[in-house]
Amino acid sequence: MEQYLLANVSRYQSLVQRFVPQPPTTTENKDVANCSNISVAIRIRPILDHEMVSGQVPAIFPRSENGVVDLHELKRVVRGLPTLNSSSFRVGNVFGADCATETLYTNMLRPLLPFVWEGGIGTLFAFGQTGSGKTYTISEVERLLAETLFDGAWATQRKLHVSMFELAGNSAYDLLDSRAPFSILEDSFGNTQLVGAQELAINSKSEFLALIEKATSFRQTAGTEKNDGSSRSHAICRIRAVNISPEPSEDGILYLIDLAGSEAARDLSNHSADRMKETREINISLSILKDCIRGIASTNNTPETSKKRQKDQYIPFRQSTLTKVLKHVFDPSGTRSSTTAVLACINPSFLDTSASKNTLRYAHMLCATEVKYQSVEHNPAIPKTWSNKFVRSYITKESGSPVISPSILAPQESGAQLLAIPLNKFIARCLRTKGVTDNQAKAFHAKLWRLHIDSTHAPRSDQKLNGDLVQKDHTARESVSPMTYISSRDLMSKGDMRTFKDRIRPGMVVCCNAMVDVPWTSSQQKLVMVLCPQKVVGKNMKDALGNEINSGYCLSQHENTEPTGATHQRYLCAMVLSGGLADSYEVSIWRQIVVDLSSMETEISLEYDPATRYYHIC
Ligand SMILES: Nc1ncnc2c1ncn2[C@@H]1O[C@H](COP(=O)(O)OP(=O)(O)OP(=O)(O)O)[C@@H](O)[C@H]1O
Repeated sequence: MEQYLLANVSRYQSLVQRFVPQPPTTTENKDVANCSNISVAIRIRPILDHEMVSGQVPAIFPRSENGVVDLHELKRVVRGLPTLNSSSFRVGNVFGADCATETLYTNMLRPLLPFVWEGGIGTLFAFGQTGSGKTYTISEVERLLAETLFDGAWATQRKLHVSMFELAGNSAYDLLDSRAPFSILEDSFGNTQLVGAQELAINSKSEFLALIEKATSFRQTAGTEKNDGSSRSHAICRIRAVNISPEPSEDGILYLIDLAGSEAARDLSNHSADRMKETREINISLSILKDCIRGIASTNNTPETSKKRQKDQYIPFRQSTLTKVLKHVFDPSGTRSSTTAVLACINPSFLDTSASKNTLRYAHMLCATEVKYQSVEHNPAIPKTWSNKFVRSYITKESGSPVISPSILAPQESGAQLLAIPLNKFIARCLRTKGVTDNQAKAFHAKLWRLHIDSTHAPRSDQKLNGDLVQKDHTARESVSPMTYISSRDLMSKGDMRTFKDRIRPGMVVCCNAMVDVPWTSSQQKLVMVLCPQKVVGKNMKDALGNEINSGYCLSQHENTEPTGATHQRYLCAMVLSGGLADSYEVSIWRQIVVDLSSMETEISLEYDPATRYYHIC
């Protein structure tokens, strides 16, 4: 096709010259001006010298009316001369080939700073085909950001910490620590945490620039058909703006994300097996990102009349490490407000129109999208919603005798901030009140954390479960159809303070210790789902290892008695095995084993993901 296009370049150019722009259609004319927390722009890079030499010409043209671009493709016809196929797209902003990165920075990133400085999460991510200018743009933006932060007053208002890492497949590597691997996990507040990644304080522009340079030198690159120095991973720069003012507010977070470029199948012909695998992984994570974009866009575009469908809209952000990092953008049940600037990078060449059209489609889809986050309302049972005033009264009432001084332990902290204080610092603050012992301080810390963990398990009275209101009282809650439960923790009784061993029930998922000697597919965690007590299993039934489950079967004659020789409480369980995706599990209901209660260590909450049909630990 490339040869055909290059052979018909003069016809293509004359058709483009004759093109008469039509007013945008209704969908193209979607009101993008009112986008609130997601803004979308495209950047068309210039035609590069070597492209010009090979006869390539531009195929994407911004109109004078800001936000609209026309894309022209040459259409091969069976008989006669090729014709022109034109499409128009409207997005929030268009930065053309002659537009400097400074303009893009001023329009896209600069407006995120005040929001981040107030404790929000700001994100700029660049996506697009390989060689379309993502790395070029993001690295320029990082340099401009370094200037803004340290030449102005920004760095004096918050203390800045930076992490830089890359995601390759579902693995994360620290670019500030020689590509050391680390984990990306979700904490009890639902926030994404980089566990094991370096986070360095930055105090000057030169320090920040040196870290950017260091990270760039570790980044994985390779030559592709379209780009000699193509990034073969997603690179993320995360700046945490720590609150140093007495006003209680969360730390702000700014993400700058340079996604790896998608490569078309035809560009893979010269790759080795390893490179093919790497490209496949990049394409999988980008396709999950697109599913999330589609999910979030359709949530917004659902008519008012289909509110129920809107609530049930599934956004698969847990399916890849990339979308887990971007959880704050895609999780509608999230409580932290976030603002996202999406930059679609476009290669202007008429040889790349199909990839460019695809990029423009997703950019257009995200326009006028607004993610509505759940508001955080005060709830006495949920410590992370407490104001400093409530925290102080809680300390006064619940810290024991002598009362720990609230003005020493939490002079200005909200509930979420108090929970975030490390244990040793928490105890040191408590010990500054006369008469308080180490044990009292530890017990008070444990009490606060127990309340916090319980609050993340038991649904709030106002919390919605699959669109149905969870009733305040237990009886009403039980009336919710069992089919609406998708998480094993939904079945926990609210306020049940017994240990899990005292409330073993069918369907409960537990983690077992090493004493359970069964060949597991995942060596990390031995999970089982409880089915029933061993003693109720009938005669001649065998477990997964071929052993008889209940050799002392006697239920019909002596109901409620222990089988002969049984000295422990034992349960027949189904093995929970690791699934095909990262952090996913499946219940292998036919692979059954008997587990002694003493081998069970903790209860685990599993959440069912209807799209992948796997479970995830929640
Ligand atoms: N706005 C621009 N002005 C001038 N040159 C540009 C511009 N954008 C990109 N380029 C050049 O285009 C080439 C490809 O850019 P870049 O490496 O940023 O692409 P990419 O989208 O990050 O590719 P990949 O996904 O393969 O990493 C580079 O040589 C870069 O210098």
